[in-house]
Amino acid sequence: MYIGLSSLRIRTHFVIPTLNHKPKSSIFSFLNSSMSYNKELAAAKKAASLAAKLCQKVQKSLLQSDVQSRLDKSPVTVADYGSQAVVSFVLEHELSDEPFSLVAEEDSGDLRKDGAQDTLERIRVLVNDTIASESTYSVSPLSADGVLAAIDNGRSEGGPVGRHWVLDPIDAKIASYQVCEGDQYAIALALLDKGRVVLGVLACPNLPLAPLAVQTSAGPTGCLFSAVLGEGTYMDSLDGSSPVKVIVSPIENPEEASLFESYEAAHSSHDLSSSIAKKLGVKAPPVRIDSQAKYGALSRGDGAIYLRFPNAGYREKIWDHAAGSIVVTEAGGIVSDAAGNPLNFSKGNYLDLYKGIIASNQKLMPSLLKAIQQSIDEKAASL
Ligand SMILES: Nc1ncnc2c1ncn2[C@@H]1O[C@H](COP(=O)(O)O)[C@@H](OP(=O)(O)O)[C@H]1O
Ligand SMILES: [Mg+2]
Repeated sequence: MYIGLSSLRIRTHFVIPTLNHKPKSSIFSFLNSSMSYNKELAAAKKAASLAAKLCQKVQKSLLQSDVQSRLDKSPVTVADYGSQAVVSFVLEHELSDEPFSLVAEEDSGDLRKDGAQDTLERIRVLVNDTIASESTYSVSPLSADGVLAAIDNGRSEGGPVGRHWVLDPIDAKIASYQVCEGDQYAIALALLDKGRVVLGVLACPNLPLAPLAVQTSAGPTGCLFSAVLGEGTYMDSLDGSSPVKVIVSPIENPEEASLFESYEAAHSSHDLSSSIAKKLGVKAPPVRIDSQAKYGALSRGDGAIYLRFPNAGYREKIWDHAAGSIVVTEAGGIVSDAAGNPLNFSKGNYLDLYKGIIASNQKLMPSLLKAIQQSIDEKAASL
């Protein structure tokens, strides 16, 4: 659900009134906490947008290439590394007066091996072209070592102390043949401060700007979701339109809900979510799309429920959920594990969870949790 621009104007042109007396502490601390991430938010949006530009360039060339080139998966790999290098470069450059710690999915190990020189050179050119396309940067092009170093900035362990950026340079993958239903990917960037996600940005190049339910195939795509703790969630177009505030679906009747789940059945049990949907009386078929674009779509009310139940033993990584979770919670939703426990991003690279990750609005959550536990119990009893 999109909200008019009036609230946005309040946000962007906000002026703190001259105060002759001490303000109520809750208001004052809110202003302090939200304003302290303005610089980081601008840097994160710039980083994710530029990385998305790099990914779109790779996707465009893949979709236009001959069949033989399409079978070659290396451009997709180039985009993953390139995206991470660009985000790392932009954050370090824009926030040069802050200590820099980045927890990210890729590392340069394979690129340093014999035979990887050509791939590294392609990444270097792609990264430099992308950085040069941003007119505010007048820096010398990165060397191959500079690119490797930018990628390896992402080796931080994160944790409960200090600030750490958390990056999935490409969540899911760029389509290499044609963009089909469900083919979504995201550049997902979040900031942890003392173990808590305080800011998140999700760039979703293939996600329609219009709600999924009304989108026609010809509609424009490319969404940039951003959220700061206490400030709400906004959606811009990746082409640079004005941001609009978004909120999660307000529906209270689960029968009217539609739910998001992974396109890949190997990533989340479609059987379990089908059992849950049946108990809730959900009528619509599940919407199956890749990546954290699901969180973005949920934050603007395209659907009302997100379900993710990986196989037992799979450990979820923080970069797969940090940005998406704040995008949803700042839009008024709840994100938790399958028992309703909040997600804890302060324990290094992994999340400790009961069964999986779920999200919905506040009204639907109690019946959702009940349906989940019943379905889990039934499944266990049938084994
Ligand atoms: N067996 C598995 N179970 C659950 N998630 C998995 C998985 N194997 C990979 N994934 C994760 O699922 C993410 C994609 O999410 P989704 O299913 O929502 O599209 C992948 O992100 P990457 O593509 O960044 O590695 C990966 O981290
Ligand atoms: Mg991922």
